[in-house]
Amino acid sequence: MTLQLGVIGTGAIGRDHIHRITNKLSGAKIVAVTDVNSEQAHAVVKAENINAKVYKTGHDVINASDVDAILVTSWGPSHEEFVLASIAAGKPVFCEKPLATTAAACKRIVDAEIAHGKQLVQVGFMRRYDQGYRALKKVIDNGQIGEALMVHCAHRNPSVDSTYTGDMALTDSFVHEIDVLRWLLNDDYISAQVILPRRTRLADKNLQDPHFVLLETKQGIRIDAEIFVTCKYGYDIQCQVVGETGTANLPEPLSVLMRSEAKLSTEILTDWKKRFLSSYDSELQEWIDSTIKGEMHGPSAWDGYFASVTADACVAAKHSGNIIPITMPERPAFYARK
Ligand SMILES: NC(=O)C1=CN([C@@H]2O[C@H](COP(=O)(O)OP(=O)(O)OC[C@H]3O[C@@H](n4cnc5c(N)ncnc54)[C@H](O)[C@@H]3O)[C@@H](O)[C@H]2O)C=CC1
Ligand SMILES: O=C1[C@H](O)[C@H](O)[C@@H](O)[C@H](O)[C@H]1O
Repeated sequence: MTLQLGVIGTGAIGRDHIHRITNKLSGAKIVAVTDVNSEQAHAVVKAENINAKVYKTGHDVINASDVDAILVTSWGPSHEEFVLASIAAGKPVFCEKPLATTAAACKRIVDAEIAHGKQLVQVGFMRRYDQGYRALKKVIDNGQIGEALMVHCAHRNPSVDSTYTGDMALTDSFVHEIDVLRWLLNDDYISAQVILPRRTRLADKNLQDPHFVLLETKQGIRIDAEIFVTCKYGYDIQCQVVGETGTANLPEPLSVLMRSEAKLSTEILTDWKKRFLSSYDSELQEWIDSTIKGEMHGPSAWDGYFASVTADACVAAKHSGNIIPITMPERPAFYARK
């Protein structure tokens, strides 16, 4: 069977996913696309040389009779309506993070999926598919450094564009750490604190940058995370887990160690598309394979909801200066940990 996919949003990651599904992955093809910028949608169909129809709206894509499953790669505020429409149509949907831009919207999606009776929603938290994070998780799960006590993280972008505003460092960037650390530690969060260091002069004057976040987990693990989105030098993701008997670091991406011109150097990537390229490939190949079998094994709508509740707590902590408790309802059996 070849899964026939519809894509809503043909921007940066939408184009990237269309390219990998068309040229690298197996078991699926793109038959429908849409974008509010329809010229862009037509341009992607032409550039990727795919036999896909350009529709006027995301709902047209979802309801197209030849579309088996949907990829939502539009802006965050549009995710809720398209994910809810996909559930209503009974079609599996891969929604790029965030699942939705508020916890309340995520809860509406969770409630709709439970009412539907079968999991259909996967959220694009691709770091769970990164070989480096998977190797790190194996060390922790095998007890090779004893119990995890602390985690030190850094999420650094070289720059962001003018659409990156307000609290996106927490709701759009840090949301990756929020999800991957729950998975890595097999734990949940109970509180968030946000500290604002001295601002860099190199960010937009209206953008607070960097942010420093402190999270506490149910098991008492303390996490500190720096989010610095105009660091200039590169796209640099760091994660160190400190255990009772040792430390374990997220591996650096493969890079040749050069000795030349009296320097010792390795390359630092500058683009998230390249840093997590194989993670996106694995994430979508596993989603295609599972969807063909009528299964769903990836980050669920519940994970998307938890990430949104935690991100909202971080935003509240940032603006209040207080330590904000993170409370989630009991995980429904419908979303039992796999
Ligand atoms: N997993 C990851 O590492 C990444 C995830 N993302 C997520 O993917 C989503 C898209 O991000 P980018 O591709 O960077 O943005 P982008 O701005 O490059 O592309 C988004 C596209 O969606 C279109 N769009 C917006 N609302 C729409 C609607 N209602 N109907 C149809 N098309 C609509 C826009 O015209 C634009 O072409 C965001 O939710 C973002 O958080 C983005 C980058 C990396
Ligand atoms: O999801 C992403 C990218 O993966 C980057 O890590 C973030 O910094 C960016 O803001 C977001 O779009």
